[in-house]
Amino acid sequence: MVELEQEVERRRRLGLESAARKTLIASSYRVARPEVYNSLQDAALAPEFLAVAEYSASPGADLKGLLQRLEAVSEEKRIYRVPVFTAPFCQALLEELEHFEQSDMPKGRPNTMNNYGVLLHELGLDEPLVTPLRERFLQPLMALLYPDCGGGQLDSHRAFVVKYALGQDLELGCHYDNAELTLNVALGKVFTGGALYFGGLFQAPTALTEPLEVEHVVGQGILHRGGQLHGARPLATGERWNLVIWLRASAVRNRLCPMCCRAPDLVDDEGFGDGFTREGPATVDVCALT
Ligand SMILES: O=C(O)CCC(=O)C(=O)O
Ligand SMILES: [Fe+2]
Repeated sequence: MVELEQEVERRRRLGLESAARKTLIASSYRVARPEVYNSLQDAALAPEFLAVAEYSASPGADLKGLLQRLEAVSEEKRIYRVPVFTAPFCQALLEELEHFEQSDMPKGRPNTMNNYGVLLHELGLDEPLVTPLRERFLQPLMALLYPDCGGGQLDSHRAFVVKYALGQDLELGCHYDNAELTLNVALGKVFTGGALYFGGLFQAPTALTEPLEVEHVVGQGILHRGGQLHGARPLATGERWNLVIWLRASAVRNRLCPMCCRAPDLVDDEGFGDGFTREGPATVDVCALT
């Protein structure tokens, strides 16, 4: 129990430190590409993505119709590919992220597996970019694709950028996400290697089979269930930056924490926390067991 209390304390401290970084960045960081901070415009989005979202939100839309407009990377694993951002928007976002990386601002790292990425909420990019992307575009799409995984009940997210380069992080070990659903968009730059690989579902271990390899295409996103075991092969050359959005549905995770597969034991936290909610007045919580 002492370990659990220490972990709860560590998490509370991480939340406070992140909020402090966000406040400092909001007051002192000079942005390089202000257009990235404009409220999300359709012009930033790939025409295919706009079409898929529009179809998904239309009356009478169904999974069959949606699958005619998306690429199924694996029907069995329910992994899909769709262009998300235009090339100029990827370029502008990359320039902004690189400018931030080179600044002397404090940086919170996405998770224990990535040492060079950044958290988008600390940069102030949740409100103009990630939240509208989730609410207006991803929600209707995910509701059709993954209704059984909370796709229609997404109510928070954790968005970050992972960066791989020679001399920095090169690869990512096999893991599952602290998310019901995940969108992973390749932003650039030019690289070889670094493919994603996917195995079975962590909740339902199967006999070892060959993992499915998925190459990155700049501007395109891969959609998968958070519980689908995955990782990234070593980068061979160049630099790879991907935007990863862990999508969360409190209606699902309040019943069963996806990390520990138990009913969550909640403690208070800042912001979206880990995406849990309590019944009644909204507070934001993290699972003390993960
Ligand atoms: O390297 C990637 O693009 C995958 C990142 C990822 O799976 C994660 O951070 O959860
Ligand atoms: Fe992941």
